[in-house]
Amino acid sequence: MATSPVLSDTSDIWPAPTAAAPLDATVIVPGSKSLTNRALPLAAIAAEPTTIRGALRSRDADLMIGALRTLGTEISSSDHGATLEVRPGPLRGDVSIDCGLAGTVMRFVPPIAALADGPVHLDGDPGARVRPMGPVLRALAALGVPVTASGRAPSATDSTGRQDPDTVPQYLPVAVHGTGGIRGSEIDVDASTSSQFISGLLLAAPRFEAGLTLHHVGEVLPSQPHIDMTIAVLRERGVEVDDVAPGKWRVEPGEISGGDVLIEPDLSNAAPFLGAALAVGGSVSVPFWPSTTTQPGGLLPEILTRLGGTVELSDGVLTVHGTGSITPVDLDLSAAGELAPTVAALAALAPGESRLHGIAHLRGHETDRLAALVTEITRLGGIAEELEDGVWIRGGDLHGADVETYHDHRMATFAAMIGLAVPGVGVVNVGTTAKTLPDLPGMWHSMLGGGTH
Ligand SMILES: O=C(O)C1=C[C@@H](OP(=O)(O)O)[C@@H](O)[C@H](O)C1
Ligand SMILES: C=C(OP(=O)(O)O)C(=O)O
Repeated sequence: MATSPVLSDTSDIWPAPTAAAPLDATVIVPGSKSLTNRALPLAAIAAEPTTIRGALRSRDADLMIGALRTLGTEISSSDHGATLEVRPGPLRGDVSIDCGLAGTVMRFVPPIAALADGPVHLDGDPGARVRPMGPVLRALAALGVPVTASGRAPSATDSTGRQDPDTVPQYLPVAVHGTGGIRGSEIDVDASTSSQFISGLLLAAPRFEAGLTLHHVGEVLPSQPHIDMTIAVLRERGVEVDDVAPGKWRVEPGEISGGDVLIEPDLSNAAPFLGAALAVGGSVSVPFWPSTTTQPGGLLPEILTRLGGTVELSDGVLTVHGTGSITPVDLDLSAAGELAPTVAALAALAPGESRLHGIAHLRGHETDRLAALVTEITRLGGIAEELEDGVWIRGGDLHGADVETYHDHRMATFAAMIGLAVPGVGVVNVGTTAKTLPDLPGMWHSMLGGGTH
């Protein structure tokens, strides 16, 4: 859906600090959004209580907690919010859920809500109302759970009792009309615009009476690591998942176990800090780096090396060294679209041409990120063009400007990174970073002051 971007209040500008010297910092990064927002819904439909440690507490995580509480899950927190005790309860309908701008809430909660007895209304920020939802909603309708535009009652069904797919809404706000259970079956889903459609359905599938067989039918499938993450967390909770055939998954019905879950640090949120070492030189370290991970940030050592950094992992601490000189890149980021704004900031600072591709689906992120990157790089004095599936950037020679962030946390960190090397960069609505990081400005200043935040 081509729409105008949702703009911010331009009177709210954070002057991005410029680095006066090479960096020498250690940054402790809060828990992973993607792992926290998978652990929570799985715990809500588990057979027993779960304790989640190291959880992220940010807007997206709090929206997930709010959604699950509304559906009847008891969630208490301690340790400044980082430890969550989740007690599953019967899923109740006749409720309304705020998804904010969180893709994980918009796409993971409807399949859980479909297990409730009664309609669940879902809506979100203005920017959420243009993010693609059709594939996951059509899948629910095909599974026998009608989905309507909010405020409408379910109507015509076909001879099999299923809703006509053409009547299923494509965007929020919607109502999911569960009747207390799903039989489950075999369905096709086009996940070319977001892997989250697959993840959301797989997460709820152990609770479908017959489980679920899912085929991806689109031409491209972005964010494979996030699908692998979904399979990994399901298996960790005792669910049987078959992912042997590419683009096809089978989840067996069964109980989801509870117990203890430890969340890894958010490696995508580590990216702007690690990238800062390349932007201005020096070193940045992130402790508690997992030795193996399904997070797309696991690709950062390779990506930052391609961009001219030196990366070492020692005793669980990842350190990136930079010289302040960045190498332009040609990168397929289809597996790690989340990292694209960080890589684009470095490409905009690199003298020469870079091409980031495999990321057409970024048009459906918090904002149309391809358009946003081109507009903001141009505003900063660089040259950028939108490609069919990415962006082309000729970097170097930027000047200061107030950067619009379109309610997109990663556009805000993109601007902050440029500001490290280019004086006079203002970040409009830096508060939008609270989507996944509670205190980006504090962490950023602390990185520049050296030491540990
Ligand atoms: O499953 C997840 O936790 C995510 C999947 C990806 O979505 P897309 O496949 O829509 O890019 C990623 O960009 C998003 O930030 C988080
Ligand atoms: C695309 C992102 O988020 P969401 O989970 O809202 O899709 C992101 O964090 O880069």
